[in-house]
Amino acid sequence: MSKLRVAVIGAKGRIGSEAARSVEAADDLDLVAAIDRDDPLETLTEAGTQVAVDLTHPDAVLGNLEFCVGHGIHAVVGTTGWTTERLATLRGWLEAAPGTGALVAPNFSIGAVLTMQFAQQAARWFESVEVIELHHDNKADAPSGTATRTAQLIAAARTEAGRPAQHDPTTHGLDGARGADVDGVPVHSVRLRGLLAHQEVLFGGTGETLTIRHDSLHHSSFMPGILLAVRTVPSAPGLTYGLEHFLTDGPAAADGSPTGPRGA
Ligand SMILES: NC(=O)C1=CN([C@@H]2O[C@H](COP(=O)(O)OP(=O)(O)OC[C@H]3O[C@@H](n4cnc5c(N)ncnc54)[C@H](OP(=O)(O)O)[C@@H]3O)[C@@H](O)[C@H]2O)C=CC1
Ligand SMILES: O=C(O)C1=N[C@H](C(=O)O)C[C@H](O)C1
Repeated sequence: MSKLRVAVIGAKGRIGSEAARSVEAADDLDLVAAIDRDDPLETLTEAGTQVAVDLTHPDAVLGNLEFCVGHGIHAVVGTTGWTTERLATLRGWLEAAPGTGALVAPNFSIGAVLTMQFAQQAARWFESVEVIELHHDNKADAPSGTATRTAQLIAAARTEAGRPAQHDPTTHGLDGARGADVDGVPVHSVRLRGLLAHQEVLFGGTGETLTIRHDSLHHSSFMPGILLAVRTVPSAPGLTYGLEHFLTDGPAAADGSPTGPRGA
């Protein structure tokens, strides 16, 4: 079988460089382009790219995707900064390019995906919930894409369960002390040298609390998810939001890596 022709955009970055190495090391994938800020996007078409992985910056990602989708290149997107409006724009481009797929994943690590699912499951049962995300000191966006998505999922689950808005007794406080409000869920962002990517979801009920914590200790935590997405997106036309949609209940890989429809 011919190898899937893959490009990485943002290939000099923290995660992009690791992704380029992982694609290069995969037997069934061919790294045909590894571009960064000053390289023309035409490099992708000239290289015959079938799937592009975008790991750049919230300011750059939409322009990159307009080019990719416009040229029928499937996209795997880890870059953050997504809003409802931005997702709608991307969906519109994909509708005009039938057969082309894009996966936007707030987080590619299996632990983070499970954290979101567990949080969504717990949300209906607890009166209070707050999210704390902690990242390295070079992160451009706050709250993180993962924390934003986690809070949105929690809020939707609370609404579905008929839970009222959370009680907040604060009448005196400094701006920001209670975090950012994401659909009614307070989200607190810590930026600290030495950290990579971490998140705690704290639930509180009568006489008890529940904490769900996930830690990405190395960029390698994102690689199995990125490779799974690269292998799956050509058979998933349109917009997919969240890696969970590419996971299956098939046999687990020996190292616990997520598996998908192609046994990736
Ligand atoms: N979904 C997930 O699981 C994960 C997502 N991320 C996200 O990925 C993104 C990148 O993170 P990180 O690697 O830490 O960031 P970095 O700043 O280390 O890397 C981004 C790279 O993209 C380059 N770049 C910026 N603009 C463009 C452009 N227009 N075209 C091509 N390259 C460009 C940057 O160049 P320059 O330095 O010159 O600006 C840099 O080399 C962030 O949004 C982050 O949140 C990160 C980890 C996991
Ligand atoms: O910038 C990062 O590092 C990360 N960004 C993503 C996010 O904003 O959620 C995923 C992960 O947290 C690492």
